[in-house]
Amino acid sequence: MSKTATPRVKHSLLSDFKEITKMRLALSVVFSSIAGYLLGVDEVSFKVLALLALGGYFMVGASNAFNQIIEKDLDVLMHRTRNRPIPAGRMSVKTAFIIASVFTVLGLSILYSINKQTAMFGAISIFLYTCVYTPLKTKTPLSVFVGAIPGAIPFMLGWVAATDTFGIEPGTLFALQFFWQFPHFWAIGWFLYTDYKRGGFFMLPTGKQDKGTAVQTIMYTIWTILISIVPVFGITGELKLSIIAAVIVFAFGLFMLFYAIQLFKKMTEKAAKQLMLASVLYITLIQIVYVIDKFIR
Ligand code: HEM
Ligand SMILES: CC(C)=CCC/C(C)=C/CC/C(C)=C/COP(=O)(O)OP(=O)(O)O
Repeated sequence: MSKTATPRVKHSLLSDFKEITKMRLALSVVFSSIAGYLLGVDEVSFKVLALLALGGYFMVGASNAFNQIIEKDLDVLMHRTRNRPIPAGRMSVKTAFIIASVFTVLGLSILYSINKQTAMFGAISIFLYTCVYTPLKTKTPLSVFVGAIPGAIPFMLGWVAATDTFGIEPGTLFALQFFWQFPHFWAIGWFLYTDYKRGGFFMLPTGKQDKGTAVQTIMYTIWTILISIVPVFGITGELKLSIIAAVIVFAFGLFMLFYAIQLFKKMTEKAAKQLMLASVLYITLIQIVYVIDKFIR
């Protein structure tokens, strides 16, 4: 294409695909599954790793596409979401439904080829996200607790893919990512409060940007930090953490806690945005530390 023929349409098929599957979020979810796999596995199989990444992406992509079909009339009301492919009219509901259905079948089949339990947890995730969390979002802020279940499954899913067993180890990984989601999401719910209100969503625990929400955000950050260091005490079976790694993970936790406290003190959207960024950095970094620690221990 010549330089003068700059396309006027900003959205391509590829960008629509990225949006309907929410690529950035999906990749970070897949990242946590890979971390869980590396933590659980004795000998890395690149085949299983690739299947997990692909199957995981299909499942999360399908969940997000179903979610955008269900919420198309609400997404059109919010600034953040009104340019998504369906509300903006670039993708029909039928196309999105075909993508979501094909991805569900592909995702489940690929996860099943790893082992049955992995497919079962994948199925539970997509069911809870699309059939329970999404409809509950307009009804009660408690929906976030339901959404946090499929959100937390991917980290433990990796362990289950590696071992075909469920126990204290994947349970701990689940708990860690489960509790982390509250500071992550309430920070988002805070700075997107006005936009969410346009769509009729009240996602903060008290329904408002108030001290109550900020205190709960701090409390869940503390639970997250406590769970993150439990493996150092040798009570989580095969899931272990060295003292040095636990200190590093704890320090990252204090970093996130600092931003949660800043939100309490300042009560601003800027502080909430900073906490959201800190939360994403935190979960990525601690998963990396857990994995490195396993391989160098
Ligand atoms: C209850 C569960 C969760 C809710 C309600 C939630 C909600 C959201 C929302 C609404 C955004 C977009 C923020 C914006 O537009 O500025 C976002 C961003 C993000 N979330 Fe979450 N999330 C949840 C769980 C997770 C999980 C489990 C992960 C990863 C393991 C994750 C990783 C991310 C990342 C990396 C971003 C930034 C990239 C992006 O904007 O797409 N989230 N989350
Ligand atoms: C293995 C498997 C299938 C895992 C599913 C993982 C998954 C889809 C996690 C998402 C977590 C979540 C509740 C995101 C928010 O969506 P939202 O609907 O609140 O976001 P929106 O406001 O942007 O629509």
